[in-house]
Amino acid sequence: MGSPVKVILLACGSFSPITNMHLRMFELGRDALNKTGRFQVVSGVISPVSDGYGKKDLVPAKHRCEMVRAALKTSDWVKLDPWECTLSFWSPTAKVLRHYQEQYDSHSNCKTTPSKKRKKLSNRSVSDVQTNHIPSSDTETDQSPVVKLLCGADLLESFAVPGLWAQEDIEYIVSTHGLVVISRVGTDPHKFIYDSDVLTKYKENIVVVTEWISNEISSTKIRTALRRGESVKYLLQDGVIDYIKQHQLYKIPDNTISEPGGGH
Ligand SMILES: Nc1ncnc2c1ncn2[C@@H]1O[C@H](COP(=O)(O)OP(=O)(O)OP(=O)(O)O)[C@@H](O)[C@H]1O
Ligand SMILES: O=C(O)c1ccc[n+]([C@@H]2O[C@H](COP(=O)([O-])O)[C@@H](O)[C@H]2O)c1
Repeated sequence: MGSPVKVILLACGSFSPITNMHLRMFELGRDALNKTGRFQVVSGVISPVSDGYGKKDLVPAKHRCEMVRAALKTSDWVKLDPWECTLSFWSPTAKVLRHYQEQYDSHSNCKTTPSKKRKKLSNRSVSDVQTNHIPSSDTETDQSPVVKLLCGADLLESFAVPGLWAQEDIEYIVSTHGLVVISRVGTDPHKFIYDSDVLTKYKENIVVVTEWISNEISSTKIRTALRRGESVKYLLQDGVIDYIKQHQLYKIPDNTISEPGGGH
């Protein structure tokens, strides 16, 4: 077998706030890829979504980035990249992946043919890319890392939500980058892949990791607990809890609390 393909794991999401499960995703993803012997994870990147995504309870990017920074104090290989969330508009994940791939390709000193080939591919418009495969490990020696999307199985299953993802973006993501999917309670990623023609076509580029110590830490549940004044210790990093307290995030704004006699 040739040298393992270098991989950067990229997680996209709201991170409102970043939880311990987001951090654990990286550990699970790195272990699983490295154990295949085909890949070597060299770093992890968290890319919080732009405020332009407009999702409910998305606190401003400035706060989400600071919380990610606080959480990553305990990690020596995962980093925040604020590029996506400093944009004023939302960018589809395919474009985000392509942006990071171009960054790593251009920073790479190596000028091997496969790297040039991928650069050419990533210069095409997302919708032009139909059948690009990640080069096999035999040709990957000294190549710049491949950016793979690290996500929970709920994000994978959101591919089937009508009108949410462009079909050409799904094909681009899975064919050119690849996915590392962490199982999540209530999801069935293997069946989801089987049911999808495009995911089945590129299933070699999808690594499904089963989280046997299943838990349902979600940012939604954390926000609910915070709103109700309940403890979130051991679900978030202490530095993240301190930041939330200091900036009074995820509280019901005073003016939405009903006054006696009605009103809002
Ligand atoms: N408990 C979990 N198990 C597996 N994957 C998770 C878990 N929590 C979050 N993720 C994954 O982390 C990534 C970023 O997630 P995101 O910031 O949207 O968190 P979330 O908890 O799903 O958020 P929200 O509850 O606000 O929708 C997504 O790919 C999501 O699937
Ligand atoms: O690229 C797309 O078409 C697309 C459609 C829906 C969601 N996403 C991304 O998926 C992530 C989902 O985050 P969340 O918090 O809504 O679960 C976030 O980074 C979005 O930009 C991306």
